Amino acid sequence: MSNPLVSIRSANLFTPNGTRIWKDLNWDLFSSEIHALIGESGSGKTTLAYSLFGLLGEGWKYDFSHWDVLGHDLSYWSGPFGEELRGRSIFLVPQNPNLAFHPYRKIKDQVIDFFRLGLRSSKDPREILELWEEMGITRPEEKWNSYANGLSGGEKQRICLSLALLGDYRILVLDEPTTGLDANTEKWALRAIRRKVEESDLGVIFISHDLRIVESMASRITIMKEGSTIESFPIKDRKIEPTTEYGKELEKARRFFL
Ligand SMILES: Nc1ncnc2c1ncn2[C@@H]1O[C@H](COP(=O)(O)OP(=O)(O)OP(=O)(O)O)[C@@H](O)[C@H]1O
Repeated sequence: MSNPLVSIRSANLFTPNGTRIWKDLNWDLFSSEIHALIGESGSGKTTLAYSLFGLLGEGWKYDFSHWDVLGHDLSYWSGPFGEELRGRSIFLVPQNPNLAFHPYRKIKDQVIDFFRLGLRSSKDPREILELWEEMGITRPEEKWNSYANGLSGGEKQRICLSLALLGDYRILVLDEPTTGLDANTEKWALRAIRRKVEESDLGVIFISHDLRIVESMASRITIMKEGSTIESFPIKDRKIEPTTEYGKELEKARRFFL
C-alpha cells in the first residue's frame, strides 16, 4: 500500500465543555481509495472527517500520539497555512449544501471565486454548465445567474458535487453526498466519483448511512462506535464482511440502520 494521506493514532477529542467524543481513535486514509465511514448516529464520523483539516472551530481539544494529514500536523491545518490549502488540496461536500453557499450572492460569482481564490485556476463556464446539465440541473444558465437562496437543496447539492468533480484535489470528503438526489442522478454522480478516483491518486472519505451505496462505492470501510474505530477492512466483491461482533450486528441490522 502507498503512503497514507491521513494517519491518526490514539486520538482523543473533547468538546469545548470537556465532553470526551473520541476514545483512542486510530485511522488511515490511502490514495486511490474510497473509504466509507459508517456507524450509528453520533458515533463520530463527521467530527473525524471535519477534524482532519481543523474545521471544528475554537475550543475543541485534542490529544494524540500521531497526526498526519498530507504531511502536516493538526496545528498546521488549524492555522493560516491550512486555511490556504483547504479547498485546494481538500474539498468537502457537506451534508447540508446550504453551508456551502452564501445565500445572497450569485451562484456564478461564488463558483468563479471558488476557482480563482480556492483552486487558483479558472474554468470555462461552458464546461461547468455542461456538467450541470449532465447532472440533471434544469435550465443551468438561469441557475448560474441566480442567488443561492433561489436554488433548491438538491440543486445546491449537485453544484457542490460538480465542484468536487471539476477540481484536482488530494482528498475529497463526501458527507451523505447523494441524499437529496433522485435515483438516476445519484447513480450518475457515484459513477463519476468512482471514475475520478480510478483516474487519479485521490483519496475519498465517504460518509453514509446507506450500506447499499457503500457496498457499490467503497473500496474500504471503517466501522465506528461511540467515538472509536471498531474495525477497518477492504470491501471485496461489493460485500461488507465485518469480523467483530459489533460489525456483524450492524451489517445484519442494515434495514434498521438505514
Ligand atoms: N458542535 C458540537 N458540540 C457538542 N457536541 C457535538 C458537536 N458536534 C458533534 N457533537 C457530538 O459529538 C459526537 C459525534 O458526533 P458526529 O457528528 O461526529 O457523529 P456522526 O457519526 O457524524 O453522526 P450522524 O450520523 O448523526 O451525522 C456526538 O455525540 C455529538 O453529539
